[in-house]
Amino acid sequence: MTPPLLSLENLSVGFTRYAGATRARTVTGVTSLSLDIAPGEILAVIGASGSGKTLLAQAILGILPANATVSGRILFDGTLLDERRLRTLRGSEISYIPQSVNNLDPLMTVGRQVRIGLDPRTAHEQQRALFSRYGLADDVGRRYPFQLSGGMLRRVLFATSVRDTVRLVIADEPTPGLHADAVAEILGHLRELSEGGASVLLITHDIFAAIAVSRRVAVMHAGRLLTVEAASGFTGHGDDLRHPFARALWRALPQNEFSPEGEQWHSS
Ligand SMILES: Nc1ncnc2c1ncn2[C@@H]1O[C@H](COP(=O)(O)OP(=O)(O)OP(=O)(O)O)[C@@H](O)[C@H]1O
Ligand code: NI
Repeated sequence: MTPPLLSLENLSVGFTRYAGATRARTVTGVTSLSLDIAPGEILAVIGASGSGKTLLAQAILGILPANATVSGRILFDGTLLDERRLRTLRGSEISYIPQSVNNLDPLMTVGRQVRIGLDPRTAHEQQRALFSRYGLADDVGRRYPFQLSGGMLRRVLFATSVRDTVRLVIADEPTPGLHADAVAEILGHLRELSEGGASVLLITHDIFAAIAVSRRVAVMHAGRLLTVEAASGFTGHGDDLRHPFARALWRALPQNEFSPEGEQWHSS
C-alpha cells in the first residue's frame, strides 16, 4: 500500500469559553479525529453546519482561530506537519480554497491577488496560465471582486490558491449556491488536480457533489468523524452504507423521496 500523503492522528480542537471572570469551560469543535488521505485521492468530508469541517481544514493548515487549542498529530508525507514546516508548504505544496469568497481582498484587483506569492519575474505569465486554466478572460484581472459573479469569484479563488507545486488541496465548500453547470465545472477542476497527482480534501454539504468526484466520504457529526463510507454506498436506499447515521442522512435527502412513512413501508 502507498503510504498516505496526509495522516490525522487523534486530532482535537477545543475552545475555552469564559463565563464570568473565573469560570472557564472548554467547548470541543473537533474530537479525536483520525483520518488518512492517499496521494492523488479525492476524499470528501460531509456534515451539517457546525459539525467541525472548517475547523478540520484550519487545523491542517495551522490557521485556527486564536482562541482554539489543538491536540493530536498531523503528518504530511510521513513527517510531522509543524508550524515551521507549514510556513514553507502553505501556498506551495498545500493549498487552501477558502469557504467564502469574502476571503478575497475587496480593494485589490483579482489579477494582483492571483499574483501574490508568485515569482515576480514570471508572475504575469503564470497569471495568464492560471486564468486560462480556470476559464477567466485576461481582462478579468483588472477587475475588483465586487465586479464579478459568484461563479467567477469561485474560479478566482482557485487561481489564487492552486500552484503547480501543489500536493494537497483543501477545498472548503467550493460549490455553495452555484447552479449545476458551475458545480460541475468546479468538480471538474478538483478532478483535474487529482489526476495531476494532488490529493484533494473536499469539504461540502452537498452529498451529490461529494459522490460525484470522491471514492470515500467521511461523515462528521458534532465534531466527530462518525464513519468513512464508500461513495458507491450512496445509492438506492443506501443499504450498503455501514453507519446508520450515513444511511439516515442519505435517506433524508428530499431528492431521494423517502418520507419517514415511505421508509417504513420500504423496509418491510
Ligand atoms: N473561534 C471560535 N470560537 C468558538 N467556537 C468556534 C469558533 N470557531 C468555530 N467554533 C465552533 O466550532 C464548531 C464547528 O465549526 P466549523 O466552522 O468547523 O463548522 P462547519 O462544519 O465548517 O460548518 P459550516 O458547514 O456552517 O461551514 C461550531 O459549533 C462553531 O460554533
Ligand atoms: Ni465551514
